[in-house]
Amino acid sequence: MTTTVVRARGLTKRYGSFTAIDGIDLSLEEGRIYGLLGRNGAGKTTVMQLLTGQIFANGGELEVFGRQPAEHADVLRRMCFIAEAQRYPEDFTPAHVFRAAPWFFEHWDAEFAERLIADFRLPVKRRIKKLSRGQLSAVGVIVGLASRAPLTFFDEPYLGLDAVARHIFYDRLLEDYAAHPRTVVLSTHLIDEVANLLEHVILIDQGRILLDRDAEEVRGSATTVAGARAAVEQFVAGRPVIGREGIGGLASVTVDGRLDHDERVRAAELGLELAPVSLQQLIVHLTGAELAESTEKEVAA
Ligand SMILES: Nc1ncnc2c1ncn2[C@@H]1O[C@H](COP(=O)(O)OP(=O)(O)OP(=O)(O)O)[C@@H](O)[C@H]1O
Repeated sequence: MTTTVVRARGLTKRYGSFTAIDGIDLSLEEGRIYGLLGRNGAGKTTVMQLLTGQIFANGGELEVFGRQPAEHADVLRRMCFIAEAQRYPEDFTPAHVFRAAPWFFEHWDAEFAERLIADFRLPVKRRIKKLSRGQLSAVGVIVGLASRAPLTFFDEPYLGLDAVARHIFYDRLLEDYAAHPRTVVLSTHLIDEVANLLEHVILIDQGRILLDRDAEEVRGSATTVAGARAAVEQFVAGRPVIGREGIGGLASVTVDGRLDHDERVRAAELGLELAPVSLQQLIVHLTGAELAESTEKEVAA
């Protein structure tokens, strides 16, 4: 049986007359990795700030581990929030941060932190204000991973991290999550990079939830058909198209909905390749219809 860690009903956050979060319902289960996705200004950070008790809602109900987060220290202790631009006390070094971490996180694993420090090649004795942008992000990522908090939020944690470091983060997260299951919420714009990590996708747009679904279901919800342009066009004719790409005589078109056995056989006969939709493509389609259409027109032109 799954345990619900976060339960929000009609959660609303307003800034003056602007509604940043517009009455959302949300449930997060124990032991899952969630992707919190959406365009700039969609409301991802605001949702995480609400769930971690950093800001107060104007309306709705919220329970985290069965209680209101802001009023219960024991609930706050079970959460870790790594912000995009995490701030640390002036003159702190990473070594100070890691030494202080066990005070805040009861499951802190110092050995794991040491391994991560080596993986990220982090100079732990250098003052934080002297660290490069990527090294600063590494400090947050290490805290987020080694905290082993039952509910961990990573809000765009990797500004400045290079591709190698980002893949170290994904690898270590998956490895450690398998050994120590917990609930992880990851907000990112690098959707294709994290797509295989996510078990559940929550897509937010203009303060509302557009999609809240198991990642496997999302992947199966649309298909990309690739091959010779004429054959692709023949195959997709009359189907709802989500996105188009292509160059010269080759085309790759994503169609909504599942293909049945006969349709798959027909695609094979036409020499076409079928692949599950990329999460990024689906999200661009759901949150940027105008962009998708203009891309479609450009490609078609
Ligand atoms: N303190 C504030 N006062 C006024 N408006 C705010 C405040 N904080 C956030 N907002 C607005 O609320 C909306 C949601 O912001 P939020 O930071 O949650 O977006 P986001 O999805 O995290 O975006 P990004 O991907 O760009 O980080 C934005 O339009 C933002 O301008």
